[in-house]
Amino acid sequence: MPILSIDGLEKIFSSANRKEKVLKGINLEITKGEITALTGASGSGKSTLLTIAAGLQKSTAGTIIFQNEALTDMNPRQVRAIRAKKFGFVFQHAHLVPFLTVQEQLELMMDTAELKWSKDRRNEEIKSILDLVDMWGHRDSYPGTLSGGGKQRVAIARAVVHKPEMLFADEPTASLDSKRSMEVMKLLRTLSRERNITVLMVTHEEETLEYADTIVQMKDGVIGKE
Ligand SMILES: Nc1ncnc2c1ncn2[C@@H]1O[C@H](COP(=O)(O)OP(=O)(O)OP(=O)(O)O)[C@@H](O)[C@H]1O
Repeated sequence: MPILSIDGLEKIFSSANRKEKVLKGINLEITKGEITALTGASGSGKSTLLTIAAGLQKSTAGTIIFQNEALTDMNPRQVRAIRAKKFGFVFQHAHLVPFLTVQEQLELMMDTAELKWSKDRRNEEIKSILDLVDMWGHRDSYPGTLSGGGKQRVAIARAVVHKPEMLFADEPTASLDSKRSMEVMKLLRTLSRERNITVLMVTHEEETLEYADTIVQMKDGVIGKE
């Protein structure tokens, strides 16, 4: 049974003089614990699909079912609660808060998810995820002192420290060189395998696709045939 089902999804962007149908009836099932990669030409609708699936923007038509509940029928407060507690996000740039240490970035995320964990539990989870991304030694560092790859590993740790069900990643390796990109992809695979986190990612980099369990090719707002 899929963790996320997308059925007949459409998105139209309208402005005063123009209407553009960017998603033209997307049907997609995301399997729990897998890495699904959305790929395809620039402008094919990958980021639009990812952000709608993640509840970051609304669709024009269609349904999205997450763990048996229709995200598309929820009010904004309900969607926000799912996003904060069950989803994690990583983008092309790490978007770390410049005046917080690595550990404080993670604590902020746990506060946002309103976790009822004890101080000891919080510390254990922070240690465990920073060990996994090989950044425990940098827990007291500020983002400005970290390398690009280091920042992105912290961003991934922050995205999953609250133990979300799904991680949405929009071009997570696009600002990294090839070696660092592969490290990030290995990390995403470890998260999916060891922590059973389902990953939906957008990528246009061919070499990252070997880490995906399922590759979804998009073309002009529809899912193309492989
Ligand atoms: N907020 C918006 N308002 C109007 N048009 C938009 C908006 N967001 C995206 N679009 C348009 O929708 C189309 C699809 O954009 P989207 O970013 O989803 O594509 P993409 O496949 O992720 O492309 P890329 O690989 O370049 O990021 C593009 O033509 C884009 O200009």
